Amino acid sequence: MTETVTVGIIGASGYGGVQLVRLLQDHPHLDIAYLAGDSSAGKAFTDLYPHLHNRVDLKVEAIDLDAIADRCQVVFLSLPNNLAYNMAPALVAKGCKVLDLSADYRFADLNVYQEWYGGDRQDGAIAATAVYGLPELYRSDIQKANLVGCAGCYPTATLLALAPLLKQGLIDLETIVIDAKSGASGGGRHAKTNLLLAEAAASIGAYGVARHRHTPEIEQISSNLSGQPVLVQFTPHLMPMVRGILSTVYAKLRDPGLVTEDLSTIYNAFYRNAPWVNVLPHGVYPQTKWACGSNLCYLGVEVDPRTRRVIVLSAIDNMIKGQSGQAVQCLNLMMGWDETLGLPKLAFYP
Ligand SMILES: NC(=O)C1=CN([C@@H]2O[C@H](COP(=O)(O)OP(=O)(O)OC[C@H]3O[C@@H](n4cnc5c(N)ncnc54)[C@H](OP(=O)(O)O)[C@@H]3O)[C@@H](O)[C@H]2O)C=CC1
Ligand SMILES: CC(=O)N[C@@H](CCC(=O)OP(=O)(O)O)C(=O)O
Repeated sequence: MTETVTVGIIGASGYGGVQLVRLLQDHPHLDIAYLAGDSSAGKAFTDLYPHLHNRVDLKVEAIDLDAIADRCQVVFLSLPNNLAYNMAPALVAKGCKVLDLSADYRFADLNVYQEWYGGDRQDGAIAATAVYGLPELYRSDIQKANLVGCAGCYPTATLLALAPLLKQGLIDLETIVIDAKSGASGGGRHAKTNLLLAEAAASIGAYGVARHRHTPEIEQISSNLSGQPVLVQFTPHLMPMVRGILSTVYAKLRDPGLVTEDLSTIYNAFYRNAPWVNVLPHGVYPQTKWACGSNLCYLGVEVDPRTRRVIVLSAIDNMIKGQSGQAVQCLNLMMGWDETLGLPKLAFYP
């Protein structure tokens, strides 16, 4: 019989936190032992999320790292960037397994992190032990890790689309263009003017053009997969919807003889042991709705014979495969469990 593992969530009051609470309630081996927050400390969780009335009887407590480490074997950090690196070292030192949902532990080179995120880091030694939390690409490293920097939402969708092309040297590396769209929940629960209904509804716009902070994250892992430095053109858009990311990736194929059927075979082989990646049949292109509420990533692949470009479409739920679901998938691997354990397999649909 597998023992129950005690879990804490720091940043429980946010969207990542409430998703984790939902997933952990359905997980057979995980038990929530500590919910921590900042301005929400002292409140009942149902005061923040009344739909959980009579379903979740937990209180948000202050962030007390000693108390959290005493009560929890595993800690999820679901905080804005630049906070986790002040907490993870103490938690790991006290024997907790830590999964960070922010960008703090996603970068192998902390100079790159500081260039894009700022901050003043004194945690180089512990940061060097962190593993990038994208299980389809780093499964065996995650299995051995005590600290995981879970992949970002746009990078998850985009890297799963790009990985087979990069690993097998199929594309001209300087031709990668990524056009991505996200729902408003990607911005978190705190108030932001651009996420007001009156601003975001019935409208589409790009943001962070040529400077979004997911660019260096995508480039770091792309370079790692291809073995050569990679620069990408990445443009995110805010869509008038709540959940979901669709990332459409374009690149020039090196071999002019490759057709869509060849790419389909390559993608199916690459992801044959990846239970959360669903490679669609030729001519079927994913929609965000298909992934919403589930931990799945849907991929559609096409070659345009006129331009010699491959086009890969990738759809995920930004808050499940792009955030909390991915973190639970990583934890399943760290604990030696099946990576599908306790995670939602089908979308809400419609
Ligand atoms: N939303 C998404 O789709 C995705 C988000 N992420 C990342 O996950 C992390 C959490 O995101 P999300 O849940 O959306 O964010 P939210 O804004 O919804 O929640 C933020 C949480 O952080 C806490 N917090 C804020 N400031 C502080 C502080 N100074 N000290 C301690 N705690 C603080 C808040 O606590 P309180 O309310 O008590 O003040 C709240 O619980 C972020 O790093 C985000 O980039 C990653 C992938 C996808
Ligand atoms: C719509 C919206 O604002 N999306 C967010 C998504 C980023 C996010 O969630 O952050 P990480 O994945 O890096 O943790 C943004 O573009 O900043």
